[in-house]
Amino acid sequence: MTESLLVKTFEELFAELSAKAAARTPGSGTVAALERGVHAIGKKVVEEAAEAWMAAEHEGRERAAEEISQLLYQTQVLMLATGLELKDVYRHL
Ligand SMILES: N=c1c2ncn([C@@H]3O[C@H](COP(=O)(O)OP(=O)(O)OP(=O)(O)O)[C@@H](O)[C@H]3O)c2ncn1[C@@H]1O[C@H](COP(=O)(O)O)[C@@H](O)[C@H]1O
Repeated sequence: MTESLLVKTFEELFAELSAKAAARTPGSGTVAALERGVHAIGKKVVEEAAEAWMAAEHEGRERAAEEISQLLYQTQVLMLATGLELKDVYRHL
């Protein structure tokens, strides 16, 4: 299988997380994070932002990509916790 068949886009990830949040899927880390609330999720966003910065400055492209993917994930969790959809954010881009 080629990498293009394995990758998940930003939109696909948001759809997956939205469905898990709506279904309260057991075992989902996203559902658990949403139960912890906006304050705890916000701290994860800041933590991942710092890790992305440090990786980009000191750890190379691959580590930076990994940390940035986690930042994007945590940002989507914050959107879900706030009741925001992609279009609400995209209109500001
Ligand atoms: N992309 C991610 C993703 N990135 C990071 N994380 C989680 O976010 C948390 C923070 O990551 P860290 O590296 O900081 O974790 P850690 O340092 O090992 O430990 P802690 O910070 O949690 O103490 C971890 O629990 C990671 O598992 C993610 N969890 C899920 N996804 C995607 O979301 C989908 C749904 O996940 P579930 O809701 O768990 O089914 C998955 O299929 C993935 O595609």
